[in-house]
Amino acid sequence: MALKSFIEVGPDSHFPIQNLPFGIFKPEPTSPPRPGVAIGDYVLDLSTISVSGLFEGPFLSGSDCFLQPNLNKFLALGRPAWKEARTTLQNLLSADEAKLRDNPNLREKSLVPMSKVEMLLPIAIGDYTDFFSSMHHARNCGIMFRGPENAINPNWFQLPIAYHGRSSSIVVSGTDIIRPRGQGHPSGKSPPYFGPSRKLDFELEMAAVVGPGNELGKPVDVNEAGDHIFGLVLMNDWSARDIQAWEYVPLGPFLGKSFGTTISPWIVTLDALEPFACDAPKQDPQPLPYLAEKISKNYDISLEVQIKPAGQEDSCVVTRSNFNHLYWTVTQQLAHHTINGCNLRPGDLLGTGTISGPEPESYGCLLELTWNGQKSLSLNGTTRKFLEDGDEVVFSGCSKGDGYKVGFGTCSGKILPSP
Ligand SMILES: O=C(O)/C=C/C(=O)CC(=O)CC(=O)O
Ligand SMILES: [Ca+2]
Ligand SMILES: [Mg+2]
Repeated sequence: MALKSFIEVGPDSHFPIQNLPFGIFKPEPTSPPRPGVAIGDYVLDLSTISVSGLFEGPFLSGSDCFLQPNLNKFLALGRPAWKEARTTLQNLLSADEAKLRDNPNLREKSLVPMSKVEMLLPIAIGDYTDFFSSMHHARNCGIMFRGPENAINPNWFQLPIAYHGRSSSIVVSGTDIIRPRGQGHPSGKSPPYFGPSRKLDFELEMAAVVGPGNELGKPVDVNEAGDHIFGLVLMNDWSARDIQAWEYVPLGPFLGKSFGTTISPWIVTLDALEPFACDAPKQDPQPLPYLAEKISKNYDISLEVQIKPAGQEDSCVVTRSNFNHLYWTVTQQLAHHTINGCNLRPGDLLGTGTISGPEPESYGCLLELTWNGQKSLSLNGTTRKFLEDGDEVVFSGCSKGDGYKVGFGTCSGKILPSP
């Protein structure tokens, strides 16, 4: 029989006992941040569970990893500790376990209604890297920026391309994004224009959260890379297409990307996603041996983007995609990242790149959906080429199991005008 919690969880909830994603929250505005897991409409306070001595296994008993303001210390402990935490919490929350169920005092102290909490960034992010791993996205950008003849460069099929992003401007879902200012393309002989971006965009991505990491000079084997990934979050790599197009030749992304990146507050573990693992696309040409995986897997995670214009009641779905469209897997990305000896540290964030599918309805950014502003997208009676001030962009993602969902909740941000 399916695992069930004593806490009521509806069939459409993203957070049944099969999920148990980790985050950092404050129960009251003045209380210190602490780790929690989501269960139905509640957050279970792991600091309380830890202080009550309920983490009894060999890796977590006596550890102060759940008394920290971020998850980095827990992530550094690695997969055996993550599995122990998951087993302990699934047991504690299950319908036939009395320890928490029949202890009203402990329930009162440890279960906080989700509607009352403030969610914070779950990790201290030392380094952030953004990959470029959807072939459909790479092809569409290539056609627009470089022409159809050489839409995808030959190196793209040999290695997961990426650039180093900016970690200081990564914010948690719900944080407003201020429209960036910068230089845009000159037209004809005139100088470049300067001002608020005229082509502000979202990029539908997910990101892997790094666990133990590796020492400088010691690459991670691709077949062990899964042990270095704690879980996934939703990620919006906000992009100013006009700033980007003018500045990034020949060195790559800078101010067109670094003004803000939003992630969802809940990290869904790879253990929770395992039932939704699926074959990754066949790679042709065959990758070099250091990128060749014994088992090459993706996850079946449905993704959706909605835009809610200022002053409107309803939001409008603008695209539907799936994590399984990625050509390069997250484990290949991680192994490639370290192959030159580069070290990864607990809490580092690896963005997948924009996740576009093959059909126009599944493109992962407005650049593709409106073909760089050549056509308009209709949204409940109004239209968009790029984002306008007041637009709220909401990502959601979930995997559908038999009678339950394993979801990420939402990842949202509203555009404020340039100052
Ligand atoms: O192809 C280009 O020149 C530019 C592509 C991007 O802006 C994509 C990027 O940030 C990486 C990604 O999200 O896939
Ligand atoms: Ca990106
Ligand atoms: Mg960005």
